Formats: sequence, structure tokens, C-alpha cells
Amino acid sequence: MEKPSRLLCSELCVQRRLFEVTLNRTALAWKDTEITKKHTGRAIYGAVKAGIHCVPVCEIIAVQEKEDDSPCKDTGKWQKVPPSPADSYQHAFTVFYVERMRQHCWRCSNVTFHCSEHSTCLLWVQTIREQLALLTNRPKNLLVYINPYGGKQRGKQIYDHKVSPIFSQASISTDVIVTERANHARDHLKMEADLKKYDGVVCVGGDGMFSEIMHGLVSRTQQEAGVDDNSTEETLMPCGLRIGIIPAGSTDCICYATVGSNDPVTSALHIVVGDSQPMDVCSVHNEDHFLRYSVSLLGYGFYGDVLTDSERKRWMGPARYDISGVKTFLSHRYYEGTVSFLPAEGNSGTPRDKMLCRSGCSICQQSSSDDLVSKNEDSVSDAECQDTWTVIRGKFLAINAASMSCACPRSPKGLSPSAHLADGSTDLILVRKCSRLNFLCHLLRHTNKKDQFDHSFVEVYRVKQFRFTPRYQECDSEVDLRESGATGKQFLSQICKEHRACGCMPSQSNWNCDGEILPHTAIQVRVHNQLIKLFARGIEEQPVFEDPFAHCAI
Ligand SMILES: Nc1ncnc2c1ncn2[C@@H]1O[C@H](COP(=O)(O)OP(=O)(O)OP(=O)(O)O)[C@@H](O)[C@H]1O
Ligand SMILES: CCCCCCCCCCCCC/C=C/[C@@H](O)[C@H](CO)NC(=O)CCCCC
Ligand SMILES: [Ca+2]
Repeated sequence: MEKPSRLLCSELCVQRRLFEVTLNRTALAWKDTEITKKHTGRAIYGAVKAGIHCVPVCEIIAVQEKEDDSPCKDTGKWQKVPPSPADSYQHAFTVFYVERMRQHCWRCSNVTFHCSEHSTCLLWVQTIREQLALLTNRPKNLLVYINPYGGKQRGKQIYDHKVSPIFSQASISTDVIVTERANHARDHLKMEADLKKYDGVVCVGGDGMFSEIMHGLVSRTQQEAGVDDNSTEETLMPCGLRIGIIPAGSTDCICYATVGSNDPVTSALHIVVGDSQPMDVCSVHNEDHFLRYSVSLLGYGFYGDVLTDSERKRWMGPARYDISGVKTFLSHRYYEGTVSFLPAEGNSGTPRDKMLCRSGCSICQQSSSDDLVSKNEDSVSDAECQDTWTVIRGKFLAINAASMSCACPRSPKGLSPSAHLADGSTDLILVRKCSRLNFLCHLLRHTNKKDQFDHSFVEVYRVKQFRFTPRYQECDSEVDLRESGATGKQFLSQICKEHRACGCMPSQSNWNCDGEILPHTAIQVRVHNQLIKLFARGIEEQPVFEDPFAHCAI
């Protein structure tokens, strides 16, 4: 690989030691001249590595000239150190850059370079700024929505103290709206916001707040493109603006599954460096009526019931999910119905393979190019392709569709650990009626390393469309009764008579759609490949040993 040519090379001082500092188009590197002199010309890698630092240009956040940084004017420590050649390095500039910490967290680190000439200092600041200006994927203007009541109600504080200073440092200008009611952000985005002014939208809150922003942006994009969102057949128009998530909610599973942590500073830094992660969106319809979009979990049965119960306990904050989770588990309700689905095609893998979706995921990249090819080959509807629907009837404790892993602190590998963020499919998980003990075992496996799908009562399918009809809506006698105009009382008493023999009640659950309860139980779901983009890059692989200086021309 050809090394990029050097833009600058100077001998500068860092913490009173001399360094050879170089800048090329891809990296800034500084090499301790004392350490490297001892090993002149010899590639004793470990020793040389000890004296070399390297930062990719795309991970530099900002550069600032440091005024009046003469060591002689400092008091305390500087004065006590004996005079050294470094004392003549009176001009300084500071480079702020991304540093990786544990568990996918990023921090803003900095290094100050001291120069002997003011002109050298200015040249370095100007040249680094020029290189940063070439990074066109970085946002300059952002529209920020803060939910002051999400999670532990710390959204405003988190933004003001942890995020806003990073945006200012990176010269990003912002228009900030603190929401005053539920759906304020969605409506503003859908109908009012002048989106031409911005390079992205930032959401400070939890999964619910993200959902509002995603709905606002997707709906606005469809409106402007003249796409009817009530139609289940139409191809939706992808959104142009990226969405950044500053986690300040109860679950934050979208942030966690796309960045690898729920740390606000990490998210702010992914926004600053202009990351881009495409993401699938499911549309959910009841007949020809659009209900909602979903990016994480569509859950009927267990997760629908947990959510329904937890909504009455909002005042408890994030703990409501644990209380409602235990209560729902103990109630052990099952639901009858029919699930039909169209399997995902091509090289999409299966929910039980171990191909985890990580930064630069090849399966997601492949799916976007497949999508382009199929669009160019003239859009033919699924029915015309004669895709065959698989139909499964049964009694289920839970029917879940995970369009992404849904990893979160509660379940670090998630509901479907191998689900992909942007492959155009969702993982359909059917948990059939089983004993309490078996179900508990399945649930607990979400929290440890064991395979939660390795049970006889669990089936998983990777699908691009699915439908669900609850039993009580498909039973002929019930349909007949409804159509005969029976009153509510007559209707219920007839159902009770019919079900007395089997000892069960035909109960119904609700769909949990990314944390919102849907008003219908019979639904049709279709995955739209890479409809939106986030300021994220997917979860980075844990560092394996690699030459960190491979891209440094030093
Ligand atoms: N100013 C506001 N007042 C009341 N509700 C709001 C306001 N702004 C946003 N909301 C609503 O609050 C809900 C919860 O917000 P958010 O997702 O930020 O927090 P959360 O506690 O994590 O909730 P969730 O469990 O849904 O993730 C969202 O559905 C959003 O529509
Ligand atoms: C009895 C022991 C039980 C242990 C089970 C642990 C299983 C945890 C799986 C976690 C799955 C999270 C799925 C995320 C769904 C989000 O779109 C949604 C919105 O925030 N959250 C919920 O509905 C909140 C749902 C919270 C569920 C607990
Ligand atoms: Ca997916």
C-alpha cells in the first residue's frame, strides 16, 4: 500500500520531551526522539512503539491554538523543573481526538504540542483545520430535540453538561428544542422544521423518543416524495438526514445495539466524526391502514404484556420493566393465532448462525447492493415473484420480531444476537406454550452466554414480511356470531360456553412496537431495507493485535 505523502513534519515538545511530529492526509503521529534515537534504523517494534503515538485524522475532533502558554509564565511545577531546551518552546496548540476506552466507550482526549516559533504553531493549526474541512461527512448544523422527562429525567442535564461542550469544540452549531409534550418532536419534524438547514437530527432521550423522531423524519420524507404510507405495497423513500441518539432513557436499546454502549459522550463523538450506520425499518399495517414503524422489537404475548403493565407504572422509572416482567412471567398467559411469513432470501444467514452484525458488516453491505440490483431490474411485487408464505398456527407465550439484536444492559447479547441492523430482514422468534420452568430457562438465557433458541418450544426464522392474526379473529363461529349482529354480552357468553370445555379463555395480548402499544392485534409487517441512517458505525470488534501505525507515514 502506498504511504500518503507528508504534509508537515516538525520537532515539537510534548510535556517537556522532544517529539518528531508528522501529519499526512490520514494520520497525525508523534515520535519520541529520545527513545527512537536509541534504536536508530532498527525495527525493534515494541521499543519504538513505546515512543510513538498515532491518531487518524478522521478521529481528530478539533485543534486549538493555546494562547500565552510560555512555560516561564507558569507557576508551580514548571518553575521547579531545571531549565531544559523545551523552555524555548513557548507557543502551543492542542489537538483533541477520540480515545477508545473499555466496552466500546469513547472519550475526548487531548495533546498539547509546544513550538519554538509562532509561525510554526499557526501553520500546524491551519493545516490540521484544512484536513478536517476535507471530511465532508461531518455535520455542521444539527437540530436537537431533548425529552426532559425520559429515563431518570436527566436528558437536559446530560445534554448541557456532556454533549453541548463537545459540539461547541467541534464547531457544530445547533438549534435545540426541549419538548413540551409527547409527540412534540414528531409533529415538529413532520410539519414545521426547515430541514434544509440541517445535516442531521439529534434525539436526547430513550427508545420512545427515538421512535418519535424516526416517525417524524420517515413520514416527512414520504410526504415530500408523494408516497402513501397506508399502502402496504409501496416502496418507501429513504431519509436523507442522519439521526444521532444521545441516550437518556430507560432501555436505550437502539443506541446500545448501534454503538455498543449507552454512554452520552461516546454517542456525541460518533456524531462529531460523522459516522453513518444504515438501518432497516419495519412498517406495520392493519389491513390498509398504517399503524407504526418499528426498528427494534415487535412483541406480542410476553413483551406486549410487560409493556401494557409497565405503562401504568411510568412513575417508577426504568425499574417498572423489572416489576412488570416478573408479574407477567408469573401470570404465564399464552395466546393462540396464526403467523405467516416470507423468508428472507439470498445470503442472509439464519438467526442461529454466529455471524454477529459488527462495524462494516459484510451481510448488511451485501444486502444494500442486492437491493440496488433488484430495484434496477424493475420492481416486481412479491406476489408476482411467487414467493411462498409459510403458515404456522399455534399457542404462543411470545411472538417476537427483532429487526436488530436489541442488545441492552439488561440483555447484553440481545433478543436475537445475530440479527443485522441493515440486512432487510427481521428475526421472527416463536415461543410456543411450555412450562413456567422452561420459559424461565429461555428468558434467563438472554442474560447469559447460553443459546436462548436451543429449546424444543422455540422456533426462529429470518423473514422479510410477516402477518399475525389472533385466534379470536379467525375463528369461524366467532366471525359468524359477529356478523349475525350479536350484542357484546351475547358474544362473550357464547365464547365462554365454547371455551369452558378446554379450560382456557381466548385471551388477547397487545403488540409492543418499540415500546409503544399498538391499537390492533392483526398486523402485517414489511421490512424496508436501510430506510434510515444513524450517526453510528455499528459495534466495533474488540481490538485484536494489529499494527496501529500501519496508516502512519513515519
Ligand atoms: N416533554 C414531554 N413530556 C411528556 N412526554 C414526552 C415529552 N417529550 C417526549 N415525551 C414522550 O416520552 C416517552 C418516553 O420517552 P423516552 O423514550 O425518552 O424515555 P424512556 O423513559 O426511556 O421511555 P421508553 O421506555 O419509552 O424508552 C416518549 O414516547 C415520548 O413520546
Ligand atoms: C424473569 C427474568 C427475566 C429476564 C429477562 C431478560 C430479557 C431481556 C430482554 C430485553 C429485550 C429488550 C427489547 C427492547 C425493546 C424496546 O424496543 C422497548 C423500548 O425501549 N423496550 C421495552 O419494551 C421494554 C421491555 C423490557 C423487557 C424486560
Ligand atoms: Ca435487520
